[in-house]
Amino acid sequence: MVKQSVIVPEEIAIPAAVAMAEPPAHLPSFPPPRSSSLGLRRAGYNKLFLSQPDVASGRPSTLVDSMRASSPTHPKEASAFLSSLPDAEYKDWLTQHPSALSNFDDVVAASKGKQMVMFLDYDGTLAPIVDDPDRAFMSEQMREAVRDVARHFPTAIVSGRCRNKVFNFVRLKELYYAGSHGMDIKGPSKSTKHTKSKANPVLFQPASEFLPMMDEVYKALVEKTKFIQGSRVENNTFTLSVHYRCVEEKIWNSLSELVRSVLSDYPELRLTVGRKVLEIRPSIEWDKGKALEFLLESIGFVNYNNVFPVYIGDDRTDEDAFKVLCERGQGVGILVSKFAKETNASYSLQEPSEVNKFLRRLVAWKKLHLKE
Ligand SMILES: O=P(O)(O)OC[C@H]1O[C@H](O[C@H]2O[C@H](CO)[C@@H](O)[C@H](O)[C@H]2O)[C@H](O)[C@@H](O)[C@@H]1O
Repeated sequence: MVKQSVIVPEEIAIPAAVAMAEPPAHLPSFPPPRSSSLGLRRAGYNKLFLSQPDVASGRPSTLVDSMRASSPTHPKEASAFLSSLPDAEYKDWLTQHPSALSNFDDVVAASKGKQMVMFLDYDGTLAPIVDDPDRAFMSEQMREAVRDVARHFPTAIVSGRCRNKVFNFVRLKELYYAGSHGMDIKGPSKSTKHTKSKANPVLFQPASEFLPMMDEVYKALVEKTKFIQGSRVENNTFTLSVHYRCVEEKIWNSLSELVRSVLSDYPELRLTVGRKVLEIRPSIEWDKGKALEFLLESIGFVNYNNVFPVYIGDDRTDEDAFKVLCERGQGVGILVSKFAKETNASYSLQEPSEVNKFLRRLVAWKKLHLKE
């Protein structure tokens, strides 16, 4: 019997919104005010994101529905389930999660007197979503922007990828890396003025006891799904990803059944739905939000009042970090999305090219203030 296996359609399925933290008294308009329902809780839409199907309950249609609903990366793809969302609703969403570029001055004004710390998701944030996960390269221009940002602010990459893999994409030694959705954290191997290089940089792996199990499940998934054309199992060390971006929709149900059958032997694992990916991870109390808090402490910010974390991410798992920022009433969460989604982020950017612009603007702003 599976104890805790939660499926959440990533693009639309943020669980019932958490209460937003009160804005600081001295900054009444920051973060932008928003309602929790966001006008998205309508018939079919609501049904999908409020249902939290359990793998153990044997409801294959719900899992495959979640898979269908996840990640409309192309307007054509999106139109199927967004057809019920009038433009006005998206515009309304934008008023509640305005562009971090158009509102750049508000974002930086809120950080006044505090040390900004940057947290960046990888796929869909620094690199565009592509069919082949091994070819999700970030542009040289983006690498430059992240390198510049890290010169001015402590900077961490927080990714669902395994740490080594995301490092091989980013290739910047001066950053902190939190791989496997925060379950594998390592400090920088190169020093900057913000990050002292240490002989033994911080290394934290709260799910290390699950390694043999993850390896076993990886092999079982590869074996079980080998006849599903286009599917692919990615070993992210402490987490696993079963990709279905290149699987014909008519066999998504078969794929989900196979994954379900493997996981039924592992009650200690849980399953979520990301952007055309089923993600499997240990059911421990650790996520990108916990990783953010751990990193803030590691970097030396135990004191809440002098730090301003900025977290930019596009995925369902990034919501855990946005939620932490909301609950702490601190910093700012920025969701990368072209579509209306229920989110705990305050601001939005449409795609990685806008993330690039935002990062460059931040560096320019910092340089200007250094001269003042
Ligand atoms: O936390 P992230 O850095 O955003 O990682 C989440 C997952 O990202 C990758 O998958 C996604 O990007 C792929 C490449 O663009 C795309 O093909 C796939 O459909 C997306 O789901 C990564 O491959 C996964 O392992 C991560 O869990």
